[in-house]
Amino acid sequence: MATINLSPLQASPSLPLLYSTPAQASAKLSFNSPIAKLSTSFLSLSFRPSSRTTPRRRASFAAASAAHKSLSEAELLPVPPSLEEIVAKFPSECGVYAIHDKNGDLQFVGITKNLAASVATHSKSVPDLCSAVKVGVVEEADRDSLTKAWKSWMEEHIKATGKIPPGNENGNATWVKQPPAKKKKADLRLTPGRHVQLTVPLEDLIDRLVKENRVVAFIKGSRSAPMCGFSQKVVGILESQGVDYESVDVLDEEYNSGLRETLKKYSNWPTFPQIFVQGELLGGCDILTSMYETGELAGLLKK
Ligand SMILES: N[C@@H](CCC(=O)N[C@@H](CS)C(=O)NCC(=O)O)C(=O)O
Ligand code: FES
Repeated sequence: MATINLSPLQASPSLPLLYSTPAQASAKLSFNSPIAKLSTSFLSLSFRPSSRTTPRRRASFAAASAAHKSLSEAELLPVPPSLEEIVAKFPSECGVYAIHDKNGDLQFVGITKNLAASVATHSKSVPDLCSAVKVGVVEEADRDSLTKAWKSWMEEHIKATGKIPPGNENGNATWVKQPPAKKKKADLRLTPGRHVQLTVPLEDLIDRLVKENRVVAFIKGSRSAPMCGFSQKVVGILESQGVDYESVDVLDEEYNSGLRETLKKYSNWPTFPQIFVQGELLGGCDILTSMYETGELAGLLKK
């Protein structure tokens, strides 16, 4: 099923003065869904009409600036080669824009706080796909009016061609920068490996580990790939709290050999996951879940 990348806002890291606020969240949409029902949650900017456009410049792009012109009525303007020319030619207002390639095929429909800056960004990052553009200034722009303008251009294009612009398809990262994947912290290991003979009892290593680290979750599997639903649930809860915690995989027989049974004796708790806070066992999945639901967990972890 085709999906639309609902990320019409374009960030411009190379043009920080012109445009500095990236908004990159995306959402999936069934191709057949009524476009009027699209989520608007991807818009995280507070929009203000720009005051940078002079009356003379306003006149020069008057043909392009009627925001509520339909996509087909808006004039297709060639994108000049230099940044200065782009900035002079296009309005630095909020609005909707539709980028076309050299064959006149629509590649991407976006909305922006600054049309000129977004055109400049695209022409720099994907010059081959960015030959001409239609722009529509949205006067007194706010998130609703911009979204409405974007939806109407998208809808018009989809109705006319039966296709989503390639750049708006979900997962297409050509036009909208995807946020970098957050790297998960590595799990802690209790020992250097099975080949090393331990000189201290495993209980002592556990004791030291839970006392030296404020929050420790003993789980089945790693934090990035828990091997059991209970462990997955506590990882999700801890992550949602934004707490800095350590995780230890009780199934890792190479680096945590014997931990699964020794920990049960140490904590006097027969199952996993086990969550320790400041050296004390808090409980397993059920306890953590109920503390999360009552808000008690957030209070405890904040301390
Ligand atoms: N009610 C438990 C559910 C966890 C549970 O039942 N864990 C089992 C299955 S993953 C377990 O650890 N069994 C002992 C073992 O596998 O060594 C909780 O709140 O944490
Ligand atoms: S491993 Fe089966 S329920 Fe946890």
